[in-house]
Formats: sequence, structure tokens, C-alpha cells
Amino acid sequence: MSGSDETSFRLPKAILFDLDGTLIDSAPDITCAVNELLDGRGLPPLTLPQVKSMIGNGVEKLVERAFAASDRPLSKAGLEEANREMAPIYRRHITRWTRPMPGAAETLARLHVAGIRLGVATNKPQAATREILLHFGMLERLGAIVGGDAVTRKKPAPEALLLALERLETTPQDALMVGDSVTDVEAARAAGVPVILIRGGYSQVPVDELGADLVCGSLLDLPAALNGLRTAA
Ligand SMILES: O=C(O)COP(=O)(O)O
Ligand SMILES: [Mg+2]
Repeated sequence: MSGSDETSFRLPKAILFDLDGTLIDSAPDITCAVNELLDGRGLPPLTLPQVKSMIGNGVEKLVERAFAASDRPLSKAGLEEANREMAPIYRRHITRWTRPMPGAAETLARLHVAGIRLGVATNKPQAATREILLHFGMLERLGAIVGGDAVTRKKPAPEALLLALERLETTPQDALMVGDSVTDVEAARAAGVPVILIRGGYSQVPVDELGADLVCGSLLDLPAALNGLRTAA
């Protein structure tokens, strides 16, 4: 992008990022944790693609899906117990194989320096989210982090986005959501926030088919994608 382009487009005041599959590739550690949990019940491991397809609606749903895929659907009480067990297992794995998605740290730094308020709205629990972002040096760029356990209803409900925007003192009209899945598109629509999807995340459906305002190849393409949103407006 040329220098004149950079000064001519109007940037949003705030950008909210999804976490899993957008800022970080956490599926390998989540797979290890799920498999440790299953192993404890004498169940065989799931593959990385299987677990990837289960991420995005919160850890409780992931555990529910993992047991269902293992032909051992759990009762409500059984699921609660499995979820209690999952939390410390995942905390032991949390940043072993997890890596930032391509361009994540650079893009956050660039947008932060440009004066855009940045936040995270994820279905992942808050404490794990903060720990991962701190580990990868991204926490200091972020003015608001809202995890799935910080709201009554997780994405695709709009709560997490609206709470993050409130903390960033920004209205939905001045904001943008960046994510990897249909959950992010639906949450953004419900919150009245435009949405960009990034390829390479955990969506089971091609991201071009999810009705986002724009799709881009990686987070590094985000400044050019912002320009695209402006010219399309
Ligand atoms: O499902 C999760 O735990 C997190 O998913 P998200 O960061 O993509 O919202
Ligand atoms: Mg995601």
C-alpha cells in the first residue's frame, strides 16, 4: 500500500479481534488437552482437523462435541465434570504448540501505532485469553479483552463485542470486527459492526460464503482491506 493511500482512508476508531483461528493458532494445544481428557476416560484421541472443527463456540461446546464424536455423549452433570477437568489440563498445554497467526503481532503493533483502539472478543475463557496474549507480547496493544465467561451469552450473541466496545469507548458504527468464522459474522451483525474475515482459521465453510463485508488472506492484508471497506462504502 502506498503512503498516500494510507493517509486517505478513514480508519475505524476501534477494531475487535477474535482469538482462536484469528490472532492465534491454538488448535494443536487444544487437541492435546482434549486428547488428555479423553485418554483419562479410556477414549481414543481425536485428530487435529476433527478438533479444529469443534473450536469456536466456547470450551464447554468443544468438550461436548469431543465426547459426542467419541460416541460417548455425556449427561449434563457428566459434561460439567468433564469441563471442570478440562480447564487445568488446557492451562498446562496453553502455549506449548500455540503460535500467533501470520502477521498477528505486526498488525496489532501497526494498528496500535496508528491510534486505533484494539480489543479482543472471544468465546475462550478470559484468564486463558489474557495468558496467551501476554505470552506472545500482544496484551499491551489491547485496551479491552472480553472472554466467553465474561458475558451471559457468547458469540454469536453481540454481548462480547458490545462490552469490548464500551470499554474502548467506541460505538459500533466506528468499529470493525475481524474474525475467522460464521460466529464472528453473526455476532458482528447482531452488534451492528462491519466484519472482515481472515482465511486460514477454523471455519468449516469457505469464508467467502459467510457474508462478511470483506475477506482477506492474512492479518497482514488488513490495512489494504480497510481501504477496501472505505471505497466500497
Ligand atoms: O471456542 C473458543 O473457545 C474460542 O473461540 P474464538 O476465539 O474463535 O471465539
Ligand atoms: Mg475464531
